Amino acid sequence: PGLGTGAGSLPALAAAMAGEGTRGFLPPFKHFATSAIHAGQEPEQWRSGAVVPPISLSTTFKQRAPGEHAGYDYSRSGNPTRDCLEKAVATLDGAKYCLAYSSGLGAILNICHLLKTGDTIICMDDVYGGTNRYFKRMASENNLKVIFVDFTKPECLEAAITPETKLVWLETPTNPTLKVIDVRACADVVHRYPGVLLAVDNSFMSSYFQRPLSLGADICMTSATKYINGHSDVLMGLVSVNRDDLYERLKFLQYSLGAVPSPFDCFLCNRGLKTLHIRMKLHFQNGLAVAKFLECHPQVEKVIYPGLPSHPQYEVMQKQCTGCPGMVTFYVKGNIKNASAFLKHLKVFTLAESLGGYESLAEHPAIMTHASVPEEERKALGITDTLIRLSVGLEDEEDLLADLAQALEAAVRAEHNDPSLCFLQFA
Ligand SMILES: Cc1ncc(COP(=O)(O)O)c(C=O)c1O
Ligand SMILES: N[C@@H](CCSC[C@H](N)C(=O)O)C(=O)O
Repeated sequence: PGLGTGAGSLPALAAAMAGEGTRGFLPPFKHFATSAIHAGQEPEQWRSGAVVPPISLSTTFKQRAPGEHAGYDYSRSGNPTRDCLEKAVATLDGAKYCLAYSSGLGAILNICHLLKTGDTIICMDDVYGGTNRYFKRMASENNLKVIFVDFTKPECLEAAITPETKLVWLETPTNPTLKVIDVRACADVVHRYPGVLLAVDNSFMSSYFQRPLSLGADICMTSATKYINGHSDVLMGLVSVNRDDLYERLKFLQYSLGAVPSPFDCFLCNRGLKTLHIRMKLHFQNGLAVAKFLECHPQVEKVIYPGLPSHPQYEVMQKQCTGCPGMVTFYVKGNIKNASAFLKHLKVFTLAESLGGYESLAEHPAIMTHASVPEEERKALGITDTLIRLSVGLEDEEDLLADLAQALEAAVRAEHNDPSLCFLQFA
């Protein structure tokens, strides 16, 4: 009982996908929005015909005889609400399988459990601070070797591969400096070495703008805490794969390590998915408007936005993505005082970590999200005192631009040592 027999198990899914199940699977839809709304949500799978998948809170399920049950035995190995979400996300990622975890980092932890002592991970040098921290401080302590390389040049990735390499990890665009990595080029390199897996963290793009599996990645990992859920009220991670062997191993780990999301969080995230396509379009529109505005502003040193032709990997981004999210990074002119003044004076943007929600957020990576990256590395990556990261939300464009304009004015005043700016909690 349990793993291998539950509704989410490989045989059950394979049977369902082949149309043999009784759970009313529909074929994949032609267009994203239809899939986001209907995939995995078929009312026929519930005795009640519920149109909205119910929150199934029971942790345990009645068995007719020992080992004989209706597809579920214990909620850690499979849960009806989680199943709906996993099926929907698998469809959106263009994957055969998806597994959900209690956080993005929980998903990363599970993926690392595919490796064994002595194996090496090659990681893109610019990644989310918590990923850097996990690889450097936790995975390394568990006898995995982790090296950091700049994948904007795929030849540097190839040069770093050794017989011990088992996992290549990248984010694109990277957090926080928004470098765009050519996933297809990296996949071509990685797949010249049998036994090496390419994992792509797709948290910034979501499956609406980028599908790493179709670009050659073996694993697509997403922090659903961000755009996928989109409402800043759920912490969750997702992993999508096509390979049966990988799915079986990951499903076993999901069950054995136990970092699964609650049914309520699955319900919320599944609900968030229904508007992903609408949200992403507006994040793109507002993000681009903000990036263009900042690019022309005299108090701004430099803007990094993959949707602007000035971005160094603009062509890669156009080739592999269908749009750009609301993540805009920029350097404000001056020093930490100016950056702090800007952040402190924002009114529509909230000074907070995280991203991808409907509300606009601003943060200071060196002090907040990437504080755990050693200072020397931060400097080398360009995560300086004047770097600011925005997650542009879904508010009205005019209000967003007006807010940025007035906060940048405050940043200029800081240069002139305005005595009202005595807030140097960041310095
Ligand atoms: C790109 C990226 N990957 C992974 C994570 C980890 O996700 P979570 O916070 O859901 O654990 C984050 C943020 O936390 C992130 O920004
Ligand atoms: N990925 C998010 C998470 C914010 S950082 C959270 C915490 N302080 C940590 O260090 O893990 C983001 O990039 O905003």
